[in-house]
Amino acid sequence: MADPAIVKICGIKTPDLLEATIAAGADMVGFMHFMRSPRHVTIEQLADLISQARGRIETCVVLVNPDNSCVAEVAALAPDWIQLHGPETPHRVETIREEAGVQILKAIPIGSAEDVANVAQYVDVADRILVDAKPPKGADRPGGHGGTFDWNLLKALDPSIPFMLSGGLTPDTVAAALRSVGPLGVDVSSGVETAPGVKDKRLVEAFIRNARAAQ
Ligand SMILES: O=C(O)c1ccccc1N[C@@H]1O[C@H](COP(=O)(O)O)[C@@H](O)[C@H]1O
Repeated sequence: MADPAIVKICGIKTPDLLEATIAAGADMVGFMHFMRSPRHVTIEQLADLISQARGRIETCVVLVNPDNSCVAEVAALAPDWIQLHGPETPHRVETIREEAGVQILKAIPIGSAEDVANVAQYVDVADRILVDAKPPKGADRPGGHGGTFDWNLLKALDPSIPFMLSGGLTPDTVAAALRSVGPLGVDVSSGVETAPGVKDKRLVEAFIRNARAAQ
C-alpha cells in the first residue's frame, strides 16, 4: 500500500490552533512570514510557534522572494522547511537552500501546460515541489486566495516528480484531490478558515479526517 499522504495545515498564527492541529494528526504546519498576508506572523511569534512544535510536527516557514537577511533570520530559528512562494529563480532557490541549511519546499503556480513544464527546472534545487493555483490578476500576494486550478494539467507532469498539492482545497474536496491527483501530500490554508487568517479548529479536524479516510 502507498504511504499515507502528507497533510500540511498552513497559515497557523496562534499557539491554540497549533496545539489543535498537532492533536488532530497533521504532519506539517506552515507559518506565513510575509507582511501582506492576513496570516503573517512576526519573527518573535515564529520563534515561539516553532519551539512549541519542535519534535512534535514538521514546521515550515513560508517566505516570498526573501532577501538574505530574512533568510538568515528565519534559518536561525531552525524550522524543518522553508517554503518559497514567490518568483524565485532556480538559482536563487539553490542559493537559499545552501545558505539556510534548511529543506526547501518550492511553490509553483499552475495555470497552463507551460507552467507544468516549468516545474522540472526546480526539481534538483528544491527538496520538494508544491503545486498551487495562480493568484487572481492584480492580487497583492502570490498565494492563499483559496482558488483551485485544473488538476488535469498535472497529468503532463513527469510521474517521477513527487509533489504536494495546494490551491483551494477544503474538507469537502481533499478526498477527491487525493484520489484523482495522487499527490505526495496536500496543503490547505483558506479552506480551513471562517475568514482570511481566522482558522477554525473544526475545519482543520475535518480536513485531516477526510484526507486520512480517502486512503
Ligand atoms: O496565505 C497567504 O496569505 C499566502 C501569501 C503568500 C504566499 C502564499 C500564501 N499562502 C499559501 O498558498 C497555499 C494555498 O493556499 P489556499 O489553501 O489556496 O488558501 C498554501 O501553501 C498557503 O499557505
